Amino acid sequence: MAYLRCTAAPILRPCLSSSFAHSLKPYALNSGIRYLSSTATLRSATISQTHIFNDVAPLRKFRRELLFNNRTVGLVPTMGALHAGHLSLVRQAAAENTDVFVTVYVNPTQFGLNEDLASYPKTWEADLEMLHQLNQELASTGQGRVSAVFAPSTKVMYPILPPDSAIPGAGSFVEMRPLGQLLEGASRPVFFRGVATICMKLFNICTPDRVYFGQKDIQQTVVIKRLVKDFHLNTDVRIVATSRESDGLALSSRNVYLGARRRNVGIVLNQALRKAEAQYKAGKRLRGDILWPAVDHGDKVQLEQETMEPNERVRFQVDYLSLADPDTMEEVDQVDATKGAILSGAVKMLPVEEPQEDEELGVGGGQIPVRLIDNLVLDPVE
Ligand SMILES: Nc1ncnc2c1ncn2[C@@H]1O[C@H](COP(=O)(O)OP(=O)(O)OP(=O)(O)O)[C@@H](O)[C@H]1O
Ligand SMILES: CC(C)(CO)[C@@H](O)C(=O)[O-]
Ligand code: BAL
Repeated sequence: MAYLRCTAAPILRPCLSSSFAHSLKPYALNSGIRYLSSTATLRSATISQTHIFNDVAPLRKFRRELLFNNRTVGLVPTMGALHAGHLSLVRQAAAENTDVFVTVYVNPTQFGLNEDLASYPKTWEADLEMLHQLNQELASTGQGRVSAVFAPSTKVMYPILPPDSAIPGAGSFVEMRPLGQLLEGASRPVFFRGVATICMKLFNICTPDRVYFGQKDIQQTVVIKRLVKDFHLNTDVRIVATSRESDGLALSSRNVYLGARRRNVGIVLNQALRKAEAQYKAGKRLRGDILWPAVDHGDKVQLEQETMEPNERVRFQVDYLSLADPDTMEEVDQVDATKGAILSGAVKMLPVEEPQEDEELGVGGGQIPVRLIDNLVLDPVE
């Protein structure tokens, strides 16, 4: 019965063989969600449920069974704290694959020693609920669905040496130079080493047909494409458009720390990038011509804030505004219109001064600095 319904097209769902056996922890959290580890055995598994894996071996077994049944896997790596941006990745993965694997792991090696690893938001129960709801929506569309969530421990992901975030850190790492040292990599020196390393591990474990990454983290997408190409990884990299609030702010897990005051001013980055994009659309190709209105807008907003009282103003620092080659992320003096370019930037929203009574300050009381990134792709036009 099970084999009858197997197909490579992302339409039919319950098709694991009845001989399929893997392990199950003795409890389930949400309806439709099962925990799988290496202790007990689950027989006659169907994938009408989302299986939660913490270990590599049972996940590999599950993946192998899918392969034998000609099913395709789309992998969506995340650090949890899911929002609509993540769900757009899952939706695209479900439209293009029979099965979607979502990984939830806050990877320590991509955080520098002074970065926000400890305070990174964790919303595990809500994440599972969002995936469960999404699966219900997907069921009515006949597309693929989330059949596995992989939420490993750090010991599982770093089995030999504990993760080391120091720049000369001990461990096994994948690095792209100079790509990983530019822009985000200049501000976060171990970031792309950590990302490339953890993605290499996740790709090896899940052997996905396709991997899904958000355009919001555009340099990360360039790093992943380089990883796949340089190491001959057998997967297709798919990039999903940035999901935004109605005013243009890119959705991000870290936005929960902003609070209303910083949230309203945080749109400055997107506004600045749009001004630069307008120059390109108006036919400008020189770096200075494209970037100056963006720099000017940042300066004006900063000045405006400085004239305000400390209990109302927002302090922020522009880390960079970049006009870069789409393949290398190297800065360009002039856009080659046959190739296009990437406009990107980062701002650091500093802690709120003198909070007002009843002010909505976000998680952390407005005291956690928030780094916002954004980008716009300048498409080739000639
Ligand atoms: N607004 C968004 N639109 C599309 N994809 C997104 C968006 N935000 C995140 N993603 C993508 O989701 C994947 C997982 O990202 P991650 O879990 O780090 O979330 P995040 O919102 O980027 O969090 P943060 O920026 O605070 O680390 C990445 O591929 C990322 O690019
Ligand atoms: C790709 C990723 C899950 C690796 O930890 C992370 O960098 C992210 O969430 O973008
Ligand atoms: N979204 C990229 C992961 C990070 O900022 O650490």
